[in-house]
Amino acid sequence: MTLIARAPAKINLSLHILGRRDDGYHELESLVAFAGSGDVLSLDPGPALSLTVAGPTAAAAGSDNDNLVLRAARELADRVPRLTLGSFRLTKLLPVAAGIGGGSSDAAAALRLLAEANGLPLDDARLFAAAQATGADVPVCLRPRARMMRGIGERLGDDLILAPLVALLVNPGVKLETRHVFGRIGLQPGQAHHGAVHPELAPDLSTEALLARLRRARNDMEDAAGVLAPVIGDVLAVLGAARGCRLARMSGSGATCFGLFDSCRAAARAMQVIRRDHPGWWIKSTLLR
Ligand SMILES: C[C@@](CO)(OP(=O)(O)O)[C@H](O)COP(=O)(O)OP(=O)(O)OC[C@H]1O[C@@H](n2ccc(N)nc2=O)[C@H](O)[C@@H]1O
Ligand SMILES: Nc1ncnc2c1ncn2[C@@H]1O[C@H](COP(=O)(O)OP(=O)(O)O)[C@@H](O)[C@H]1O
Repeated sequence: MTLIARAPAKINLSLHILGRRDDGYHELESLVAFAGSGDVLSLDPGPALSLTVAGPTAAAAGSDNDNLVLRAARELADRVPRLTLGSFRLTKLLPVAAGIGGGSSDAAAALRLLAEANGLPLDDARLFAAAQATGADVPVCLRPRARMMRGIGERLGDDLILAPLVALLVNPGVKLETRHVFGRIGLQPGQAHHGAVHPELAPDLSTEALLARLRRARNDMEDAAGVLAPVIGDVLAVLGAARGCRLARMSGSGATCFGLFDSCRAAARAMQVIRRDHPGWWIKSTLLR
């Protein structure tokens, strides 16, 4: 029987960098949420592991053998004796190297499918360990619901039921590798990064109160990403000037940016205008959760 999982885009509504650890990784504090749309992954369980990738951004994702889906499956197989594997099919729809964790979400979806095929509970520690070994952003994608993420991505808060957030995601078509953006920030191992503390997020905030908190937060990777890809400044300006946009910010290490809108109608209107003016940009409207 074919098992199917969605791999939704990950959005960093905030991303504060607290410093750089001695091992080179950066300590983060980030409110992460997930879009309604993303890639789609299926698994036909069986003894051998394989992957085929199709879809508009399949070529951009690189060689199938290096795909994070296979890397996650191998990490789990190293930890679980006699794991049933199988044939994965990935339909790649999200832009690649885009700050919305497409590869991480695909890897997490692969782990969920393998858990289902093997009767493993989602809170099995080996699943979390395989996620961590695959990439810093994979653990948060295992259970794709809004939550705070800390450490380098391994310290996860409880599910947050956020007030409805209508978002427009915009990617200008420039790939940005995460490590280059962290490199551009230029922190030395062991060095702290100073900035205002992250606002507290109570679970029952109204949309207005949530937006006010988010405005006090920031994405500390935005300036560095903007130097590497100046078009990010244009995307933020276009989103920020759109009617009904309450907040425009970059997600992760970029270059995808999001605008938060008053209503689905306002987001749809802005999408039409931005599509007309920038036909080469990838644009998606979605509810975040
Ligand atoms: C920046 C974030 C924010 O959510 O998202 P993206 O922009 O990638 O979507 C993540 O921390 C990215 O996580 P992920 O893309 O899984 O990272 P990895 O593959 O483990 O590492 C990629 C590169 O980023 C660096 N890295 C990653 C995470 C972190 N907390 N500190 C780092 O310095 C690593 O040293 C490596 O050079
Ligand atoms: N399933 C996948 N989807 C996207 N990229 C992948 C995948 N597997 C491996 N990669 C590689 O991972 C890198 C990061 O991709 P992605 O997760 O899209 O970016 P980001 O971390 O910026 O959100 C890319 O360089 C890409 O070649």
